[in-house]
Amino acid sequence: MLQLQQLEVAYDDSIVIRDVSLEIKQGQVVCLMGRNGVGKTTIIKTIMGVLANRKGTITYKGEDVTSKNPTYRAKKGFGFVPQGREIFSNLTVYENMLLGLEARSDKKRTIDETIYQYFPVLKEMKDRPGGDLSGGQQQQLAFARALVSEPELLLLDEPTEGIQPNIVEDIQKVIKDIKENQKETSILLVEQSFDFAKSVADYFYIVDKGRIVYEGEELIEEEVSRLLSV
Ligand SMILES: Nc1ncnc2c1ncn2[C@@H]1O[C@H](COP(=O)(O)OP(=O)(O)OP(=O)(O)O)[C@@H](O)[C@H]1O
Repeated sequence: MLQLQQLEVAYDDSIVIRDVSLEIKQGQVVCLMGRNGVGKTTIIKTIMGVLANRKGTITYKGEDVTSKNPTYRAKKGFGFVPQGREIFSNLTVYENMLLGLEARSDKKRTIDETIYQYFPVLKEMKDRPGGDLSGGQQQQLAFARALVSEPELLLLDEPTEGIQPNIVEDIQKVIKDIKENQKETSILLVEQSFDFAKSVADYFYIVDKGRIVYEGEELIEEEVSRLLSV
């Protein structure tokens, strides 16, 4: 459903992504791994349209979306959970979630109960400012905000980074539930944890210095350590 072909992305004159080709099939959970600073966030932001690529194409369900902006992509079914969460701290938890509805192409303006079943703490803290939430709770809110638009392609940038183990488990359960019960939804996950990646993903890409250096259905720990070691 999503294909990147020979993507090149630069910040001013500095090229950070070179010749990256990648595919995500419908219903697949694809994991993008790599050391800090190798370009994973740049790839995910380019898929979302937040950054523009210099070369290459992005095709979504057969449509060339390379030159389309993030709003267009969101309306087509892209949902993004950015690294650092980007929660509006002065808006309530509920208002933050409502923002996710803006991406819907239909007129639905209510939050499904499923979201609260996934993340009960968001119901308890519905009327509190987003800024009152802990890091882990903000991560759940960012995830919920993306889910309310019922995305068909969910882009998750390090959703487990720096959060406590029980919330990591909750996030793992949600990803597994989506995989089992929403078979039309595909997920691209940027992840550093070998165990987490292996527990949820069907296909793996490892990035190094802006290039794909490994891809496959298997993730072998020794190979990962070799490619990810400094
Ligand atoms: N806004 C920016 N301007 C200039 N260079 C940038 C910018 N953002 C990232 N870079 C550089 O691009 C390269 C890739 O960064 P990117 O954030 O995509 O890596 P990453 O693999 O996601 O790392 P991390 O795991 O630390 O988030 C790095 O060398 C980084 O310093």
